[in-house]
Amino acid sequence: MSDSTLKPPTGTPLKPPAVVALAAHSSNLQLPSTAGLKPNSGSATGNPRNKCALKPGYSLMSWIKLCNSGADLSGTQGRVVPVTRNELALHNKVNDAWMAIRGKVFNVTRYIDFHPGGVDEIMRGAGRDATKLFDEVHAWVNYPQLLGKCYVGPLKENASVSAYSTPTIVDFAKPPSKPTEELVPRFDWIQQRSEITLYLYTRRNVNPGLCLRRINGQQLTASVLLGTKWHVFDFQLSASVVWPPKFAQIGSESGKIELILTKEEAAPWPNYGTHVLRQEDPPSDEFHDYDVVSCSDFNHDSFELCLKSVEQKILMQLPVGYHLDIEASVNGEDIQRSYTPISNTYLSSSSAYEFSLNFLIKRYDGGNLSSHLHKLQPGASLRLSLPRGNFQLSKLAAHRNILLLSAGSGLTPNLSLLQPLLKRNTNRIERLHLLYFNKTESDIWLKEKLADLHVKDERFSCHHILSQAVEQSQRISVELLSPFFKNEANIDKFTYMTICGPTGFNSAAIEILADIGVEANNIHVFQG
Ligand code: HEM
Repeated sequence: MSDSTLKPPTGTPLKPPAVVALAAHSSNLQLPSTAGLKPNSGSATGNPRNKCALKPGYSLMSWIKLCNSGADLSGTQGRVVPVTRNELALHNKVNDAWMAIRGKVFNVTRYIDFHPGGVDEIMRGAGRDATKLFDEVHAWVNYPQLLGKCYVGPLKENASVSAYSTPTIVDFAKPPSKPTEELVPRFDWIQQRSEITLYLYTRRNVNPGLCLRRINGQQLTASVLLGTKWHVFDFQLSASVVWPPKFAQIGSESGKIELILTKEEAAPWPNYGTHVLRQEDPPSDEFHDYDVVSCSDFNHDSFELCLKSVEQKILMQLPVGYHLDIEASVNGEDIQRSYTPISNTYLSSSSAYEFSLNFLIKRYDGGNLSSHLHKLQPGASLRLSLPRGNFQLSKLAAHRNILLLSAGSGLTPNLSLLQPLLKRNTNRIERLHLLYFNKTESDIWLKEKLADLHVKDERFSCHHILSQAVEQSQRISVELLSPFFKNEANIDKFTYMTICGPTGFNSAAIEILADIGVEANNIHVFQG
């Protein structure tokens, strides 16, 4: 599912973290006072969140107003001024505070009173390069947006750096400090009268997966998939909540998981309840029962299939670029095939249930499973595995020009990358180009939706290549791909490739890329 959203809240726009932070200070929010009742909290202070009450008039809205007021928040009257480390160190006071994050220096003096984490906390980063500290506390916070008007200039590492050069952003490209397997998600929570929000923090770009299971009104498990390890939070809540959750989202870039549950009775709880955290390697043959919500033709040989977990017991959110296996009994034999779910925004049928898993499936002649699935009626049952895959989103963090190669139904894994990559705030994508290979025009999936996406965001583009076109048939070849790897004036070449298609297509693509000189390390091949 794109955008890692299980269910966007109806009516209200998605709250960015900063707005969530703001909610902490709204009048009807209840914060528990008993730190001891909160085992496993990641907060050093024992508060559920290390947030401070902001002075009246210092809300996020007021900050946005101030930013739009034309006030000189950077103190440079709009000029971009390169800053040396020595100069940065001089601005370390509450009434004159500068801070460098990822090679960019911001004047945060006016922001200090608006900082949801309080004055003392933000001052820890004043007068220095605060990148590491900032990321340790809240890597998900969109500082380029919040501090856009506070930008002073690039941090000059040494005298040889040209004063106006773009700062090189390197730290997010480094391999993670700890392997994903060693990472343990951190838990936090916050409540309002009618809702409780559970947060599970992983780390930026680790690309977690999520599986929620309802046991009863007060008991649920939230399993977080990191690499191949599941971290299972068994929650016993203070009181009952409504199922399904109001909202569940994974920030694929921030690694922050947010789960909003509606309380059955709107009242403050003394605390969230308790939880136990355990780690699991679930058996690879673990399957869950799903019902068909709808099954309808998509084009001459493909169909859309929407599934939901029986009684909605399980809500699954796959890591970006992962797939799962669908299993069904065909003529008394259990058959499995891998498919990557797609976001319901790509579906033509409107029957997709908010928490459904949606698939676009090509019907192959003699393909037992696809022919069987195609005939299923709403209410029919089948089984789904847990998410599987080895795609590492972090490998793409350093790349701004990414080429996606898809053939036929191999579109779906690449499709799942589009929104997370285009929404990436750090090291923003410059070009995301899809080369989509099919036999004929009528085989192309989602031609209009892909064209619409280009209209909405020009950084994305798609080119169709047909092997049996009426005019100009083409196949994957060195001639076709090599222009993408040449530097042109003002345009950087593509530096990372993802490939998904039938085995023959994948092997041909890998061979051609090797001939062109693309390093294997910069290629990911999706294999189902
Ligand atoms: C580098 C020094 C900084 C430190 C040590 C720091 C510390 C903190 C802490 C402890 C919190 C409360 C976290 C919690 O919810 O438990 C917080 C929240 C927050 N800080 Fe900072 N901060 C720093 C810099 C900044 C800067 C420069 C910005 C502006 C872009 C910022 C924006 C925010 C926002 C928006 C929140 C609320 C986040 C949320 O609710 O998810 N912080 N900060």
